[in-house]
Amino acid sequence: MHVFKPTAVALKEKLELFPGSAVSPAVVKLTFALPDPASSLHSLGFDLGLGDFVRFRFPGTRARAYSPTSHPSEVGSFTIVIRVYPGGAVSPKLAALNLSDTAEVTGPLPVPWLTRKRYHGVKHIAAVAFGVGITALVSLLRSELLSDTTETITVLWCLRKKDEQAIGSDLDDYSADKRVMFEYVFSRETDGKRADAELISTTFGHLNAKETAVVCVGAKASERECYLWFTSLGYKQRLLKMGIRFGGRTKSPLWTSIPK
Ligand SMILES: Cc1cc2nc3c(=O)[nH]c(=O)nc-3n(C[C@H](O)[C@H](O)[C@H](O)COP(=O)(O)OP(=O)(O)OC[C@H]3O[C@@H](n4cnc5c(N)ncnc54)[C@H](O)[C@@H]3O)c2cc1C
Repeated sequence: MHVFKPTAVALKEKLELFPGSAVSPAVVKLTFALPDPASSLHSLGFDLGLGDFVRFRFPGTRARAYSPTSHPSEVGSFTIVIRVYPGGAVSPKLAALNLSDTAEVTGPLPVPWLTRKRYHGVKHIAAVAFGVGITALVSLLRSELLSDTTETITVLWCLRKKDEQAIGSDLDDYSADKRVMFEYVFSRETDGKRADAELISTTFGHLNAKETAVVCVGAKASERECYLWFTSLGYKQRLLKMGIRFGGRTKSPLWTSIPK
């Protein structure tokens, strides 16, 4: 893979994490070989702890963004987890790839001179993931757990049905880490609940808003609405903010944890 240049990468492994159901499309995990087997996303300049992502396209399609879930130091390959939207331009094509087939990828994005800035010094992280948006949290949580200022991370994962938890079956397991607490809400179960300001208040009410940074990941509209709920409850700090780079790019705890 060449930094910023469209590069063909070959599919190396494919695993179905969720077969799909009447209410939710399937989710697959795809691992691609990097053209230089000695390279890694880290060596290519991806700071996944700042939310850097890749963009895939096929001939005639638009490019779509995906958040790698593999560790950035993994040598020779990287992994994405995708929801396969029937009728979608890119996700069905990615899911239909056979081993050794190629797809065109670019990255790292956002470009480093339009970087995301990490909020420093907070003690607690309040995170909300909608559906497959959990992929964007994988590297962020990995990174924040390496920060010596992070005391707790509370995650609310919003799904339609309980069986969708299988999406997370191959992602990092935080069950042994006392700093991390996961809560779930299922909108299409019989007692179905949706995320709203009240649920946000209940789930994150134990945190001091002044010491907490917030991150919401999912479809744009859900993210926007969720940040508004947090703001109305007095949470002002976002974990990551877009900004223009002045001087050196501040690296994430995940980046600095990887030996040179
Ligand atoms: C920074 C970033 C990181 C992302 N990371 C991931 C990731 O790791 N894994 C992943 O699966 N996706 C991720 N996405 C979303 C991804 O970029 C595409 O939007 C998604 O794969 C749909 O693209 P498509 O071309 O298949 O469908 P499109 O052609 O864009 O859409 C076709 C139809 O699919 C349906 N659809 C599309 N998106 C959604 C949605 N979010 N919710 C409900 N229905 C929808 C709609 O009916 C839509 O009309 C990320 C997006 C961003 C911005």
